[in-house]
Amino acid sequence: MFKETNARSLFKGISWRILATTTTIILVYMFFNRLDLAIIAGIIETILKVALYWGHERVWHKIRWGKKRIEPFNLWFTGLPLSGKTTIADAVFKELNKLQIPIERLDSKDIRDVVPDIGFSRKDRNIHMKRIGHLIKTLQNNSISTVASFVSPYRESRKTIREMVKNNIVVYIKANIETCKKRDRKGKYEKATKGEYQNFTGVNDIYEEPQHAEITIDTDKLSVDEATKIIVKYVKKNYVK
Ligand SMILES: Nc1ncnc2c1ncn2[C@@H]1O[C@H](COP(=O)(O)OS(=O)(=O)O)[C@@H](OP(=O)(O)O)[C@H]1O
Ligand SMILES: Nc1ncnc2c1ncn2[C@@H]1O[C@H](COP(=O)(O)OP(=O)(O)O)[C@@H](O)[C@H]1O
Repeated sequence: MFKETNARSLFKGISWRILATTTTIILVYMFFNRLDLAIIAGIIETILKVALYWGHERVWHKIRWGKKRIEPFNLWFTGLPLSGKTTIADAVFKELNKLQIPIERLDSKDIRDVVPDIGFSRKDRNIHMKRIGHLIKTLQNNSISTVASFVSPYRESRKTIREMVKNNIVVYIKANIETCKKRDRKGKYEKATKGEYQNFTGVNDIYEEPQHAEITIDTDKLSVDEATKIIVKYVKKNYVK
């Protein structure tokens, strides 16, 4: 969100006056064929109208009527590890940023870094979701939209998010588990299979598929670009008109 500063209003006034006053001087000269009259008219007009323009701007700045508060939304990406949540959410965020709306990106890897004392048990994940819900709610109170990507495997925690935040758009990033394993360059699935990770979603913990997702992206069929276009189109149609 931007605030029009006094200086900006003043400079806009001056640039407009140069344009408008030149027009006045030319017109007065054309009608009266007198350069002295044309210049005097131009000077008086400049002084008077710069002041009036500045005042007019500042008065309108204070009037709330006709100003619409930007309605924040939350894009909630859920899916198996390595399904493509981060990749697609990053691309969507990049596109939405171009719309000049206040927007923040929240990804599991960044959030877990700042709240490291949370594990992957059902109880811990549910606590984690509540904290994230609270964070999104706080951002929304300041008109800031969010692009959030978390495995969020349980229906109850996604329900918590939906109840806590406004305009929640669940984006289910769907991928076959074999596809996820193929995309897993860090070998997380392999480690989980060997028992190095407990409660790893898709291996030794469940993923409850969303039943009411606003958008479902099948990454076995759609490219990152195609997925991004679908999601951005949905947001533009429903929230950024
Ligand atoms: N049990 C276990 N042990 C170690 N690491 C694990 C475990 N479960 C998940 N992961 C990895 O952590 C990422 C999931 O974190 P999230 O915060 O998105 O999970 S949750 O939403 O709280 O359920 C997720 O990363 P992404 O690949 O970005 O999805 C997993 O790779
Ligand atoms: N259609 C697709 N959609 C999303 N990611 C894809 C797709 N095809 C291949 N990938 C790759 O799969 C990997 C997914 O990793 P990432 O986005 O970190 O997943 P997640 O955040 O769900 O763990 C990335 O390397 C990405 O380039």
